Amino acid sequence: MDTLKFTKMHGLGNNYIYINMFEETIDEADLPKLAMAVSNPYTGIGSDGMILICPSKLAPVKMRIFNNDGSEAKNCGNGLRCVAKFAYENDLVKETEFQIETLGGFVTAKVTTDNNNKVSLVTVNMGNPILQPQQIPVTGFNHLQQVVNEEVSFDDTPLKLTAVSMGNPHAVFFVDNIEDAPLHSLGPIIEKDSMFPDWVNAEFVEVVSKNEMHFRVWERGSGITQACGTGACAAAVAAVLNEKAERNTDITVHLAGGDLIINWKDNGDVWMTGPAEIICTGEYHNKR
Ligand SMILES: N[C@@H](CCC[C@H](N)C(=O)O)C(=O)O
Repeated sequence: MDTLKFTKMHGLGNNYIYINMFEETIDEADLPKLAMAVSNPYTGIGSDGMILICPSKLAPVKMRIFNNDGSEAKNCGNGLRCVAKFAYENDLVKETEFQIETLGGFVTAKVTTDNNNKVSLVTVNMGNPILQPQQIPVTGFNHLQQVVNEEVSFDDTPLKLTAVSMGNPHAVFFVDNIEDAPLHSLGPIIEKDSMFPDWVNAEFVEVVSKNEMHFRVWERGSGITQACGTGACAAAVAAVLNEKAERNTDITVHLAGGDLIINWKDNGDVWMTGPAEIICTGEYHNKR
């Protein structure tokens, strides 16, 4: 048995076990099993997954994200804000604006600090959304440039799909009332539908006005979570594509765990602003 130092952090309730890979060593082959083990609420620490804060050759820090089923994703919005806070407060970076490498590319994070030099808010330039169906990926729409408000059906329930990738795939559905969204019943069915070869994060969105929306998510590999940063970005992009919101405008997204501000700029970049919090630190006793 060996021990691993960890920090449990959350962004609006979307919580992960963070491991500082500047100090720890874990065999690559053990990572999926370890993510499942630490995430287990009964025999582990309990979380939506595991995030590694790694050295990078091209940026001060690199993020790797594993869902609680052990699958690895290319991006995580709430994770990026927590990684930025961790990196700044643990002197992995000196500046308040720096790059983070992800499997989906590089993003820029800007931290806002309080009087004690602790990070209170993080803004991340999440880059351009990917809208081509083959690149998301979503099948059955190769004749289209974008999948916007397309009729689909899951378990005989008709829905209108807008598909967006923020490095990871999202299926966005607009509903009249967020309380009635079929999150529990259709979330797991949409996630693994054959239309999505890499599976998908499923999001239901109620638009309140051009700059406010309610949002609920069934995450690929983790199920229902309190928040999904990349999902909130995808929802804002989907709202603009459906003419329910506008570019270059702050959109407040109300997630189950709190609010994010998303802005899809005219130059194509999507900006996300929100909090990042430390829950606890400790040592995990790793049984191989
Ligand atoms: N919670 C995240 C996204 C985590 C990865 C996702 N479940 C996937 O598999 O794509 C976020 O805040 O973006």
